[in-house]
Amino acid sequence: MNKLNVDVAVIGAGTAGLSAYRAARAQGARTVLIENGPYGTTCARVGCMPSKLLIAASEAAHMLHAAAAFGVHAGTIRVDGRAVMERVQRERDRFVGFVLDGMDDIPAADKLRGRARFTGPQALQVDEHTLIEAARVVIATGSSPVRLPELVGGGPGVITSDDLFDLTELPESVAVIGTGVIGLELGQALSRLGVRVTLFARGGSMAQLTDPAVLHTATRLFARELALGLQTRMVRAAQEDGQVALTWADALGKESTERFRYVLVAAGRTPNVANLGLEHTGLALGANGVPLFDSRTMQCGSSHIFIAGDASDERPVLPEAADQGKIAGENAGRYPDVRPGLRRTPLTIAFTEPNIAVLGEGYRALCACGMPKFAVGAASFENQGRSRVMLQNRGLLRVYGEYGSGRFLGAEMIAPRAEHLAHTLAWACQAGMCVQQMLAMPFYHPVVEEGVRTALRDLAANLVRGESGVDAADSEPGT
Ligand SMILES: Cc1cc2nc3c(=O)[nH]c(=O)nc-3n(C[C@H](O)[C@H](O)[C@H](O)COP(=O)(O)OP(=O)(O)OC[C@H]3O[C@@H](n4cnc5c(N)ncnc54)[C@H](O)[C@@H]3O)c2cc1C
Ligand SMILES: NC(=O)c1ccc[n+]([C@@H]2O[C@H](COP(=O)([O-])OP(=O)(O)OC[C@H]3O[C@@H](n4cnc5c(N)ncnc54)[C@H](O)[C@@H]3O)[C@@H](O)[C@H]2O)c1
Repeated sequence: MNKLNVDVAVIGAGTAGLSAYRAARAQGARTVLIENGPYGTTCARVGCMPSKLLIAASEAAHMLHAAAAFGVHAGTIRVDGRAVMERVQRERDRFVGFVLDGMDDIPAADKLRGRARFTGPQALQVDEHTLIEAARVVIATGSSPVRLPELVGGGPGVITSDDLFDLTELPESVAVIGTGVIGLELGQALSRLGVRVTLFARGGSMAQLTDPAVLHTATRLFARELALGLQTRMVRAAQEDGQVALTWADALGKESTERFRYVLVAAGRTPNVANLGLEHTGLALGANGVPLFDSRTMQCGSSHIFIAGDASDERPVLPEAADQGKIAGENAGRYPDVRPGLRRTPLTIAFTEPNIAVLGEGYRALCACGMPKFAVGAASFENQGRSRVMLQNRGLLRVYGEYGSGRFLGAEMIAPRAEHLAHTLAWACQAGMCVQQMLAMPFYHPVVEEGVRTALRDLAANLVRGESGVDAADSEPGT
């Protein structure tokens, strides 16, 4: 066995690990970066980038169909599935290439290939070839798609987002399990590219939404476009003539079977902490098996171990992986001088059409006891001027503000261009603005942001009206 002594060992060379490695190095720490899978990061290889490439192709197809309503006719619309997947893979490989170039810039002595696991609080073993004594460790091992044991009979026809982008052409049909962010983004994209898609979910959730009114609008909008099997339970899958026969049960227990070319399981992701030997660290673990940590410092307990990215199971999106990695790496580098790092206003965006976004405190979080008493403002996009001009007049925005102070707390929405609306609102939230200050900001005309102003005006009026107002969506937040 080789032996290595380092100040900091970073486990995982994804977005969080790379960020941690750079930050620890910048503190002058002798740092090693350990990776057991392919270099290139989840985001670039099988996550953000290939999924957005597939969505971009689907938007092109959708625009051709939508054009007729403007009196613009494209003729026969043909989707060349092979060409779609070729572009997805070509552009994905380009993005992965940038990450690989970055890996080449890291000195060879700082990189180690193999699976790392703890054999003691400061001892790591990498495969069967290296023992590392590490004064500090950053766990940045990412997450993996959940696999459903009841579908194992479907064999290679049961896939996850790790497999989808390697298909060489678009399949004829796909059953998507899960109406979370991945299920909705990929399910809608495939459907708009002409694939027969059915989306199944055990509950009624839609992406990250927790506001019942927005959730209701989202369900209504997606049900117009997609075959939705909500409140269903997967029973089994079987391979039949190159297809998967999928059997599910509805809410009453009635079973149905349908054949699909693929079953895409998008039922969540679990943090990669199971086989890390955490039992040798002495760290206290949460119910999800993740060490308990301080989200300002990313420090696990008061130990020399830090955690970042999807492995932390806190906010499993790319910007958070980068931020958490920087905080964890900096603190590991200068330990025991551990300092709080920059945590931003939470922001998540699902790149469906319309986009879904949640920022600041979501509705469910605000309903928890101990949270500020809040009022709600709402704006529908059904008659919003610019949205109607563009034939994208669908959706609902709900904004939340604190009684008394008028402080803007957060928002949930399914709305045209919500990708951009959510950024503006998240910036206002992080800046600690109150609703009246936001209304004093410029709004051009005609723009989708005028819908935001409508919601803020409604919120301002409800804040003045006082605490007696009962929220129209006064029911259990989304399941
Ligand atoms: C389909 C999809 C679409 C997404 N779209 C978006 C999006 O649009 N926007 C967004 O913000 N986020 C998106 N995400 C989420 C985003 O990709 C992740 O939050 C982010 O990539 C997590 O980075 P990470 O560094 O924590 O993990 P990773 O990049 O997965 O890095 C972890 C690394 O650790 C390695 N590893 C694990 N265990 C060990 C071990 N024991 N020893 C050595 N190495 C190990 C793994 O091989 C891996 O390379 C998407 C995710 C998916 C799956
Ligand atoms: N645009 C983005 O930022 C983006 C895009 C894709 C993924 N991501 C990240 O990836 C993470 C994982 O995404 P995801 O969509 O897989 O997870 P998710 O947690 O968002 O959704 C999981 C879905 O699967 C369903 N489900 C869970 N177990 C099930 C079961 N046994 N049977 C049937 N349905 C089941 C849930 O009800 C839910 O609908 C997200 O939390 C997000 O952080 C982000």
